[in-house]
Amino acid sequence: MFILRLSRQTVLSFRNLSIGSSEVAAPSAFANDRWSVLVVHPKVRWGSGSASVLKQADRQLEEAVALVDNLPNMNAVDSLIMPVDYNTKRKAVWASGNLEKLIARREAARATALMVNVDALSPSQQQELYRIFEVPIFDRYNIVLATFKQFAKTEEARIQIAIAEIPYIKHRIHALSSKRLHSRPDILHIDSHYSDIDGDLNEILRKREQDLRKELKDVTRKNVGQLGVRNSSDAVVAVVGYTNSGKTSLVKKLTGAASLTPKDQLFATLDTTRHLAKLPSGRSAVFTDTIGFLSDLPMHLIAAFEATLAHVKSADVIIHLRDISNPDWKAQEEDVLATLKSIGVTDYVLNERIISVDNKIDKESAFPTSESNNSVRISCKTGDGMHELIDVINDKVTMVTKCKTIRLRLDARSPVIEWLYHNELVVIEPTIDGNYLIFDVVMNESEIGRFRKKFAHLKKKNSQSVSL
Ligand SMILES: Nc1nc2c(ncn2[C@@H]2O[C@H](COP(=O)(O)OP(=O)(O)OP(=O)(O)O)[C@@H](O)[C@H]2O)c(=O)[nH]1
Ligand SMILES: [Mg+2]
Repeated sequence: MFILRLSRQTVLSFRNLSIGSSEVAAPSAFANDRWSVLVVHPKVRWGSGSASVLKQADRQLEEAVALVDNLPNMNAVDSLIMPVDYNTKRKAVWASGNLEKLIARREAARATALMVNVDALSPSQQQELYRIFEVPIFDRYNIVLATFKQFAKTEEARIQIAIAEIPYIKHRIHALSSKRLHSRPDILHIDSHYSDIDGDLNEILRKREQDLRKELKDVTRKNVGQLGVRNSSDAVVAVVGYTNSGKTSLVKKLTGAASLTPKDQLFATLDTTRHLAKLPSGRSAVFTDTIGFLSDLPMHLIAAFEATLAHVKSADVIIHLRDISNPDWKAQEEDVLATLKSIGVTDYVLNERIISVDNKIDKESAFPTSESNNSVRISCKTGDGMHELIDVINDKVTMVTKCKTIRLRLDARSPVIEWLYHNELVVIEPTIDGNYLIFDVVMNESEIGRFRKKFAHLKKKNSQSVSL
């Protein structure tokens, strides 16, 4: 069982707390087992059983199947929507009649595992469903965590995944050790060796989390030094959106980054990458491509990606990309905004610094303009709307970074000229006016401040020009 093996590795590493992060969550650890999965979406007949009640059940089922098929060692052999009365919290999720139908369906499909499409099953639900179906039971948390483990490439992402797993292990170990549950650890996807460990497990897990957080801090610090960001005064434009909305495609289109490969796959991107582009104003901006969001996930899973998402909080501008061809774009938008809030993006930023962009307008299923007002409509595939988007980004960046165009009338020997070139502020070559050169430069607040301080002695002709 793949989660079991990974957890064993994690738990074994508890004995040696100095274990390196490279040993955490190695993706190959679960590559050997293959699962034929019956995917079931419990549709709540009435009341709110799901965080995203807006979503259509068939779309939710489709997404769950895609999540399962995304994993190389899993194959969704059958899928169905099975209604539940009022919520998904009852011990076996469904009442007996529906359970019988599900057992028959599992047998007919020869499924070797069941995926219940809820954010997280409780330990007692997982145990009860195992007792009934006699196959491993997965929830969205299990599948997404396995996906993260499979596709994470960098140390930063791997450490964050290891941190994300700790509350899950803690919760389950607690349920087992408090004897509330007479279950086998492997049924709950935690390692059966946990009981071999001497000492207070909570304490060991706490220490482990502390060590991982420290490691993460070091790795993050090291990465910040290697970002390839040209200049700290470059504006940061974070591209966020639901998984598979086209974030990587957009960053590639805007920056021409050859290293980016868009994929028709959920969570293709797990690590943040940064790419530089020049805006029409001549200012450079760093576009960041980052992990996509997904609905109905235990919050700590995304929260664990805090280091990866930290740049979003401090970004000058956020592009919220929506896949407008997806019938659930509205619900996905709400999920993304809720996640942004939960990682600490303020209402001010959400109101003032966000650009809503509708992608995939080339697709037949794209919703018309009237349904998604106040947004820029584009297609990363055909390039439609890209010029308009670049202008909108340009204006927003100029506004947020308080950039101003300043006309400078300078003698050819003026020391200002060297300073302008040194700071890469000359985008358009100067024009000549008699003995003077006329520069139109765009400077942000801090550059204007530095300029004023350095050249305070220059004779000022008027507020927007100096001459020497
Ligand atoms: N038809 C069409 N397909 C698009 C468009 N933009 C992106 N795609 C496709 O959508 C899929 C996902 O694109 P990505 O750019 O990888 O999406 P993402 O948001 O980075 O996805 P994750 O990193 O997995 O969250 C790929 O198959 C793209 O080729 C578009 O405008 N039109
Ligand atoms: Mg991506």
